[in-house]
Amino acid sequence: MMTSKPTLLIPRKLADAVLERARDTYDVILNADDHVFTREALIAACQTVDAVLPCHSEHFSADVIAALPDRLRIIANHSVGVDHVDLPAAKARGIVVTNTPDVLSDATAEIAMLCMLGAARRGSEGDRMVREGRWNFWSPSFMVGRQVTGRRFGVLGMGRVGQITADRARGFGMEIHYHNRSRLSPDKEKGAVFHDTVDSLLAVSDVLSLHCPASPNTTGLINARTLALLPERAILVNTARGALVDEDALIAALQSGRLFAAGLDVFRSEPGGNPALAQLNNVFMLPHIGSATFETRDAMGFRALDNLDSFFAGTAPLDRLV
Ligand SMILES: NC(=O)C1=CN([C@@H]2O[C@H](COP(=O)(O)OP(=O)(O)OC[C@H]3O[C@@H](n4cnc5c(N)ncnc54)[C@H](O)[C@@H]3O)[C@@H](O)[C@H]2O)C=CC1
Ligand SMILES: O=C(O)C(=O)CO
Repeated sequence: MMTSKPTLLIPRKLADAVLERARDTYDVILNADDHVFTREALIAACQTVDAVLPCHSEHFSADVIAALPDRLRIIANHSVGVDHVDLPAAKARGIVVTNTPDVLSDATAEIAMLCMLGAARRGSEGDRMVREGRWNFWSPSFMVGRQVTGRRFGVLGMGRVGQITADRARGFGMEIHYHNRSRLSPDKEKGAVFHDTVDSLLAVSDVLSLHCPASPNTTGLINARTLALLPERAILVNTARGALVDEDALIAALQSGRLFAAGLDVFRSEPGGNPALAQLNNVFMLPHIGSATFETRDAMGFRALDNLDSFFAGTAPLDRLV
C-alpha cells in the first residue's frame, strides 16, 4: 500500500541538491520568490504542512507557535542558532525542534578570522579607497593597522565554533583565553587559559571574539561597562548574534578610539545592519554570511533533512533540542 509523503514547507531557497533530496521524501511546498514571510504569511503557510525547514529569518515566537496547526510536528532548522524559535513554547505544544550544529563551524570560524583581520588591518576602509579611485597617496604612516600575531585572542563561548576559531587564531601565534559556561577538558582546551568570569576574560583580550548563543543571559553582554574592561585599542569580533552587543555603546567606544575596531557579521537589526555603525571607518562589516559557503549550505540542508527523516522514521533526530 502506498503511504503518502509528509508535507514539508521550505520557506527560503535552499541549494538545488538539498531540494532534490527533499522532494524524494516529502511533498515540498516552496516559497517561490524567496522573500521573508511576514508573521501572518508564515502562520498561513504552515497550516497545511506536517513539518517546516526554516532559517533564522523565520521567527517562531510563542504567538506564532500557538497559531500552528496540530498536524505540524517538527521545526527542523537550517541553522545552529535557534534564538528565532521559542523553545519552551514549542515544547509545550509537543513540537520537536532541531538545528544543524558542527557542519557550519569551519565556515563560521573562517568568517571570524576575516572579521578580525578586516578590522585589525582596516580591510573595508582600504578596499573602498582603492575601488573609489581615492588611493592617491602612500607613506609609511598611511593606513597603519594593528598586528594580531602574538596577541591575546579571547573567546567568549568556547563551544563548537569558538573552539575551531581558537584553532585558527593559534595559526596567527595568538595566545588563547576563554570564558565558557563550563571549563573544557584539557584535550579540548589545548593550553587555552580559562577565565571563570566574563570580566576577567575581557581584561586580557586584545581581540575579543563572541561565540555564545543569543539568550536572555547574553543579551547586551557587551555594553559600555564591559567594553571599558577591554585593553586599550582592542578589537571586537562578532559572528554570533547582534543581540549580544549594545550597539550604541559599541559606537561610542569606536568613536572615542578606546576600541581600535570591530569586525561584525551580525547586527541587532537584520537585514540592513546599523546605519550609524556604517558611518565609522573602523568597522569591518559583513551581511551575516558566517555559514555561507557552497559546501556548508549543502551540509546544513542535508543535516536538516537527516533530522526530518529520523523524525518521520520514528527514531530520535540527532540534533533534537526539544
Ligand atoms: N554568523 C553566522 O552565520 C553564524 C552564527 N552562529 C552563532 O554562533 C553561535 C554558537 O554556535 P556553536 O558554537 O555551534 O554553539 P555551541 O552551543 O557549540 O557553543 C556555544 C557556547 O557558548 C557557551 N555559552 C552559552 N551561554 C553562555 C554564557 N552566558 N556565558 C558564557 N558562555 C556561554 C556554551 O557553554 C557553549 O560552549 C550560535 O548560537 C549562533 O548564534 C553560528 C553559526 C553561523
Ligand atoms: O546557523 C546559524 O546560527 C546562522 O546564523 C546562520 O548559519
